[in-house]
Amino acid sequence: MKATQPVKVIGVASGVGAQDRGCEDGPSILRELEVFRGADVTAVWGGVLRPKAGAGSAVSVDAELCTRLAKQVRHTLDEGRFPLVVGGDHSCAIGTWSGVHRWLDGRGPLGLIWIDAHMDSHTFATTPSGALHGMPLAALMGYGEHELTELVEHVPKLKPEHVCLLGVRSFEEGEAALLHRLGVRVIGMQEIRARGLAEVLAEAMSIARNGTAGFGVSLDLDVLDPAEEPGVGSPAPGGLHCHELEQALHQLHGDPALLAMEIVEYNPHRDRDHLTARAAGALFRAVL
Ligand SMILES: NC(=[NH2+])NCCC[C@H](N)C(=O)O
Repeated sequence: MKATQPVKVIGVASGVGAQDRGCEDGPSILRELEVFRGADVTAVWGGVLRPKAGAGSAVSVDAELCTRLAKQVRHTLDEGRFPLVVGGDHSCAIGTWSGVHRWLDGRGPLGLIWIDAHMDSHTFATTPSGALHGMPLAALMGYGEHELTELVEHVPKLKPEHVCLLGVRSFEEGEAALLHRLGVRVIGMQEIRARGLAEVLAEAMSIARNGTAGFGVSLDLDVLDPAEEPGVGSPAPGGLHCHELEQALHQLHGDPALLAMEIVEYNPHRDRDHLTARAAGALFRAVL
């Protein structure tokens, strides 16, 4: 985003893709607490999207919701504003990045840094839970249900060589095998501890920028340590400290190649003293 670019927040009040649906109440609490208000950025809330009841299977409900989200994201970029998508469960990523891809309109590939405790790279052939928030990254690369892989445009939205995962520590065999087969770079917690967060984030940025027309950041709050930030639906012990991630994310500050950001999986019902809500705000401000 450019230094003076106005930010528009798009809420996605949905837990249809999660096992614990409490994250559907995330956007309203984050909005109420005004966590995205900062000294030099004014994040204006646009709409808050909700799933339509009775639209069929979870896949169909999610696909319809993500289609609306993609339109809003594209429209926001058309207006010259920076989209901050606030979940809701992580399956909204299919909508966010399909919208950015559509906006790019063939100007070049899209890069993505996926900051998450999980890989979210299952399909129905490998998922242990059936939950759609365990599948968005696979769908964006063209694997999974075609309602999701063919959202907005009938092409994969991401090429594996432009994707980097950061913070991974909880995954299953099937999704790990897919990422391995595709050659996607996965940076787990062990490697982060060995090399330092600043260095691995710099690597992730170079993967996401190399040969692309721009890139995005998809931030799942469960990458943080749940002992410190408990407000997420799929906690995985051994995560990042908020302040270290905040510091590292300063590398992205004012980067004109950064096209959009999403912050997902805030579950207010599991939070303590708004710790996780405030972390979401701090991480947003670090980037913008
Ligand atoms: N976005 C998330 N919180 N994903 C958690 C996924 C957990 C597990 N791998 C599953 O597929 O069920």
